[in-house]
Amino acid sequence: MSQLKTISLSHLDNVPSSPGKFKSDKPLTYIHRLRFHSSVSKLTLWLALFLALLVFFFFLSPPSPSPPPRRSLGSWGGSRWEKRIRTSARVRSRSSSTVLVTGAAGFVGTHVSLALKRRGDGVIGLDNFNEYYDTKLKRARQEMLDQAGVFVVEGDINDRELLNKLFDVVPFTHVMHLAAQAGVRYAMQNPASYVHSNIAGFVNLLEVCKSANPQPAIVWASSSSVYGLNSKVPFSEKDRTDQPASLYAASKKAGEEIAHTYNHIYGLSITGLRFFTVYGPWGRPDMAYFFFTEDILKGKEITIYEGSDHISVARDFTYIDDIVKGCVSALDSAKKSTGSGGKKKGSAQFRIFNLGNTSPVPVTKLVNILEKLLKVKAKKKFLPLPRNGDVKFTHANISLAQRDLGYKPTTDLETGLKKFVKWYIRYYKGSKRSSW
Ligand SMILES: O=C(O)[C@H]1O[C@H](OP(=O)(O)OP(=O)(O)OC[C@H]2O[C@@H](n3ccc(=O)[nH]c3=O)[C@H](O)[C@@H]2O)[C@H](O)[C@@H](O)[C@@H]1O
Repeated sequence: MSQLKTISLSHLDNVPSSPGKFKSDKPLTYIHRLRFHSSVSKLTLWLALFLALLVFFFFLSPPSPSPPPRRSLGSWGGSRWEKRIRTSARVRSRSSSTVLVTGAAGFVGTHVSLALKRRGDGVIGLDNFNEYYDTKLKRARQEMLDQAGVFVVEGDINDRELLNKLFDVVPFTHVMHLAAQAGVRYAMQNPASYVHSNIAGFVNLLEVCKSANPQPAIVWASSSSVYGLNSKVPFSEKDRTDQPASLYAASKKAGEEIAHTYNHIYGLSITGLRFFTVYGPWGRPDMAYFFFTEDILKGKEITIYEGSDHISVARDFTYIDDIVKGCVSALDSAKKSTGSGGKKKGSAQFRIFNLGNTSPVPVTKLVNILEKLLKVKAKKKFLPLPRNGDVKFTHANISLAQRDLGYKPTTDLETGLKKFVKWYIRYYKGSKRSSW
């Protein structure tokens, strides 16, 4: 490099920066030779600079925070792969549904896939196995699904070709869309991952669904976080949802608006479910009840957020089995989409439901229950609720879901956490697994 620079600079020393304005008394041939050498040297210099920049960007620049961390995706296609898809999509009876479950290796996705398979539906899972949290846990869920006869395809909802292929192989009657970048607080660390999965990915999926023949009915996971700074309780579907407190909430709210557009233009039947802090066995290690359990057992300090006047934040914690029942009823009561060939043929169903537990519990109470179940005293630190996207409380009004879905949660927090802790101890005991 330095040699290159010396050579070129020695030539450039005699060359003006703007040749057109230069008047010289030197012979013409000398000038031509000089110009030739000069352009070769300049070219070499630019080439060297370009290479240096390439090296810098590929090897020295810090890793970009987006899109979401993920492993390279498994290959798909081929006759064996298609055969696995067809086997997994096989239904027990004519009245059964054929469902594509996105985010199938996720917490809610796994439970819903199992429930559908158990009752005889054809189920194909799709998951990108990204590294937002422990992929070993996702793989363990995948293994459980595999044993139950559910094939989980490894791929991203942004992959149009893959989605088209899946719809070519299987005429899905329903899509249970649960793939998402979850987590309220992580949105400040990696905002792009929310746009990638919750907005771009959702649009891509809807594009494929709208063109599919037949068009499937779609049920998808929105979130209680769309209520944002709304202070009217309990939260009803009619309440305002235009004050999101986090990018996560904003991305779910955007999803609801996008869903409406596809329903309106293409006749897709779409049902959005606003989940309220879902917890239970095989849960998500990024959620408070999960990492509190781990930290309490390890003797690590936990942080409990407080609102003004030291009032603990509260959540309408909802047990996974209740949520699964709500998802399945939403699927069963979904009317068919009306479009075909990408064209709307008539108005289609559009619904949004709260799926909560209707009894908010302060986080301090959640910790007390965990202490009792784990028989370990937690090391607690109290902090004012940081401006990280969290809201002070959530509380669901579920009368609409009760009326239209027959939804009726039956598990209180203590009972649900007991089941979670039992699972947690069995899953992590004796192994060197860590949830993060
Ligand atoms: O229902 C929802 O809409 C959302 O529920 C959860 O979000 P969140 O309710 O914030 O659940 P956690 O992250 O488990 O937090 C539960 C409570 O613990 C509190 N917390 C969290 C972390 C911590 O260190 N300390 C603490 O007190 C939070 O402020 C919150 O009140 C999920 O993470 C979201 O994906 C989901 O959409």
